[in-house]
Amino acid sequence: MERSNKPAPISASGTGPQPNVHLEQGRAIARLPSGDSVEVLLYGATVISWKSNGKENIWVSDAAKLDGSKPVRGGIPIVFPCFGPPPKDHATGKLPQHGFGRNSHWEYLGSSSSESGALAKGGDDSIKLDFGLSHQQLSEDTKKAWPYEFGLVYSVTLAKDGLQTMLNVTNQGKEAFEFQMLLHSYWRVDDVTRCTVNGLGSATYIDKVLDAKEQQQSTPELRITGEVDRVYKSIKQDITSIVQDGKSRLDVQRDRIVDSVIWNPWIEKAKGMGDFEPNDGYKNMICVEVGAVDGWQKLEPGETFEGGQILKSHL
Ligand SMILES: O=P(O)(O)OC[C@H]1O[C@H](O)[C@H](O)[C@@H](O)[C@@H]1O
Repeated sequence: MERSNKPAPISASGTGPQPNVHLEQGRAIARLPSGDSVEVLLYGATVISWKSNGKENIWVSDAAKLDGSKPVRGGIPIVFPCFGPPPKDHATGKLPQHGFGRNSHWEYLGSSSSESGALAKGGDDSIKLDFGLSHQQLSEDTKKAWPYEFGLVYSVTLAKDGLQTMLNVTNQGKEAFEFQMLLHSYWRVDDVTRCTVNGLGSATYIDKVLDAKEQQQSTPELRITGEVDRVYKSIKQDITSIVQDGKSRLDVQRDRIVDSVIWNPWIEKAKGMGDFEPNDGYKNMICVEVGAVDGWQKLEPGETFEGGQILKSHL
């Protein structure tokens, strides 16, 4: 792929209004003729806004730092190459919680207007933005802590019927490496207590709130009535939905990955995070995070992994 700091021209297939992309204040902003838009901060390649039908789908804390001084509290931070605090005896052991994907400066690789895939793409109705991160772009300290030659391409496709975010990982070096990845998506809801998370029935999960024991989801719906921090593994269903007041709010479809984390910090944890505002903002968000976090993905030299999510908003 040709690398450029400027948005690539979009091939116009029609004569009507075209999608447009511009770069400003360290972020790439794409807009469709319908008015739907997506905004991606180059810091962490963090999606910080996705609007459909004029309404925001994504929750970002009022106190989130958007200046590159710390990972964004909200949006879709990219967790790579380790999820949570890495095990000390693993190759990722010297990295911070959730790795370096979310706090590295990514390169904007350009945009294109059509691509085959799950969303109705092509022509005036979709636009794909690509972002890249590789070993060379890391700080010296991070390179030392995780010395592998990797290449990441993160593709964010805005289409009239949804958003797709895909992470592609390549081993560009001479030795194998292991990684985990997670798209730590914070979804905006009117009131989390009026929501259920559906589509997890019978999956097993690690409950990080209750002594990290393995449990099985016994009901088809998960109600959020307190702190939730669960790692669901090898989910058979493709789609996890957020349902609000009995109506579908957002469908999150896993694409080539099978794990998901459901997180809401609730009252005390929200208060304890300096960058979480307002304090009662936990009512307006729910994290449904797709990824590969159960064990490790191993890539031999030259091998590639791809996984991500296809999102449909019912706003
Ligand atoms: O505070 P952060 O490093 O952004 O992590 C926020 C949360 O991320 C995930 O959802 C983990 O499962 C949680 O245990 C963690 O608290």
